[in-house]
Amino acid sequence: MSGDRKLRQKDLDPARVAARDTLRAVRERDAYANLVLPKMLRDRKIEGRDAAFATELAYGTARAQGLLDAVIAAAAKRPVEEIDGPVLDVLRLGAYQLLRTRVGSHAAVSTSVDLVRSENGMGPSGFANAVLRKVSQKTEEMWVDELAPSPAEDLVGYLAFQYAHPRWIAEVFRDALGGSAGQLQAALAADDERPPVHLVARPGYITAEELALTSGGEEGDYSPYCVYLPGGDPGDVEAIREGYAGVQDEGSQLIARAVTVAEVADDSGRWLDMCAGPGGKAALIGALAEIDAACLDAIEVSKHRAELIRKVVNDLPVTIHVADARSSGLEPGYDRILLDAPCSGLGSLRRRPESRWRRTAADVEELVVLQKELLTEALRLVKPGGVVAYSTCSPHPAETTAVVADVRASVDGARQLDARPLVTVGKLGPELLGDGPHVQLWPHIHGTDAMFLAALTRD
Ligand SMILES: C[S@@+](CC[C@H](N)C(=O)[O-])C[C@H]1O[C@@H](n2cnc3c(N)ncnc32)[C@H](O)[C@@H]1O
Repeated sequence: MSGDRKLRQKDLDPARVAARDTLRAVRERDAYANLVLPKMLRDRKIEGRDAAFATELAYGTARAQGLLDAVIAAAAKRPVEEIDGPVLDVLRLGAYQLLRTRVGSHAAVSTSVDLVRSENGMGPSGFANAVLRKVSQKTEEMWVDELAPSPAEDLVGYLAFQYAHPRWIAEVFRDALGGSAGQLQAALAADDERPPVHLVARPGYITAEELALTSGGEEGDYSPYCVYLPGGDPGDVEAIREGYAGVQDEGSQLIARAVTVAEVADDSGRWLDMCAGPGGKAALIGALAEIDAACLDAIEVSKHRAELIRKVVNDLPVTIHVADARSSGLEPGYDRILLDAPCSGLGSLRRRPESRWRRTAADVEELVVLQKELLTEALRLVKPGGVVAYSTCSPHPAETTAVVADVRASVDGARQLDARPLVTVGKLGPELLGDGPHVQLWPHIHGTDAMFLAALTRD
């Protein structure tokens, strides 16, 4: 390739280059977009509107990948597997801008062609130009009408295509939502949007009111510690830099709080977080433990993730144990236990842009075995009359209600409690909490991640 046919990197738009490089890291190294991009923006000193644009492009493209690939394949008249990876990254980025942003067609096509030309030369850039021009001839709705399964014959397939979800995940959501097509559509649509940023005000350090005032955010509707941040980089919020606040979905805050408000007779202050890394809930429970003069043991099997807990619990009364929680060696008799189990993460797909295209149904089967073993151990470690809060960041019935039913039936004296009163706070009333005894939160109903909570005890 002769140098004169290549555009120099410095002539390219830095935001689009960062988005392209993020998509490449995701494709080539199985990287996580939400870890790669923020660091890249810092390293390259991309700030303000450019940083926001790069984020929208990288995350939006990663989320919509299945839909974009179907459109690209139709426009290119070949399966995307036959397109060179680096060219495909840019085609996805270009198609995303054309179909899902207000970027003008000319700019979306020409900047993408430039990106391809800068690395791959004239031939591939001509191909990119032809494909993206074809993509630009129809709106997203027109492409969906042309390529999605017929809604009359396959409504779940149609909705999965339209809202860029793998079909198996749409089926899981349908089952978790009791089969309602309207609910499914709303759930997939909410999951297909840019997620809101929720901050947590650490109790005893700063109130939500103070955090809202100093961050320019708004107090949350449910969690007494939550602040909704309308925009900007949470890293710029002073309370976060000082460790008085953090970034945490409001649903996770409700779960952490639920463990601490459950009624437990003669609470001796021995609390346990069985799967604590990276420490979001441990930090909130730890702050509440400090107020209640309790102590929290936090178990985490991964050393690296245990280090992350250490960074957020600072001086709180939290003791970290690097161990497998199924055989930690800790003495039974805990008053309160949180088991925030390792799970498929299907409830926070909006926050992990590429994960919906990576997860498989087979992952869930393995996790369910582990979840049951962990919950059985939690019931061994809790004192009679104590509480075990079992939570997942997944609404998958196999990981939620089925795990609880199975373990409850197999452990002598285990009983399920009504979890709804534990999250009844702020504007979160019974009318939003279903029939119980468990609680299932949803982005389209509660604005939170799709967190599940069951409360159990042992006689
Ligand atoms: C859903 S995450 C917990 C998130 C955490 N509660 C928070 O709010 O930040 C599950 C954690 O369990 C850990 N884990 C997986 N298997 C485990 C085991 N057998 N024992 C202890 N921890 C385990 C994972 O490494 C992961 O950090």
